Amino acid sequence: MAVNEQPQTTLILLVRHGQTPTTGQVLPGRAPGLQLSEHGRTQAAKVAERLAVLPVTAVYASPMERTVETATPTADHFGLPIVEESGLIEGDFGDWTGAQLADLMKLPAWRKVQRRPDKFRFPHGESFAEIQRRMATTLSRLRNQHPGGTVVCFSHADPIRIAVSDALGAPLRRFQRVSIGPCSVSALAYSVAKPEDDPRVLMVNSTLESLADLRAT
Ligand SMILES: O=C(O)[C@H](O)COP(=O)(O)O
Repeated sequence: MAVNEQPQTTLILLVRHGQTPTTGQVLPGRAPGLQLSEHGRTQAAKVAERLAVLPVTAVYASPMERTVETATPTADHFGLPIVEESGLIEGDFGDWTGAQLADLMKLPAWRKVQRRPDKFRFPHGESFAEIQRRMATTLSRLRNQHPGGTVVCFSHADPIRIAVSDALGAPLRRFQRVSIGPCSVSALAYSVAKPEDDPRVLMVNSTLESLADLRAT
């Protein structure tokens, strides 16, 4: 590619935050104050190393401690600011915020989460359909703001699962078939010339060592 020539795709990388002390035990939602565990901080440093091979042009993060903390080594590496983006925030889990997963799994409502997430709203909180709409709106706006760019978005498990399954064309009802682990990378490529086109899914939940080939896809 010649110097100054714009890439034909806008690359959006969705990175989940690193591990926290309660990963897999608690549904933290938007409760404030949750930071990364030591292992999570190591994961954040490693993901920055992985991303270093790409020409990253912007770094966005959900405005929560665990996502901003995860984004920091990447933003520092590229000398870019972390732009806090509320569209990438974790779901509002309402009354379930901060609950132990083991307790939630005993509730009859938990079965509804598994069977019909497309119809589920967290008590006094957000629905998965709302998460789907705001992720779609946010990614579409970022894609339009950064044509040809390589944009890294640090977000959360469910918003990324939903955005990826949406990009794959799967119905919301099936989004839980996508797994998104701590500090995993998923990548969507959008055509610059055809803004009406759906993204191509280049990578899902990746823990590969090198991302160098993404631009060649
Ligand atoms: O933010 C998320 O991805 C989920 O809320 C889970 O967070 P946790 O890994 O801290 O449990």
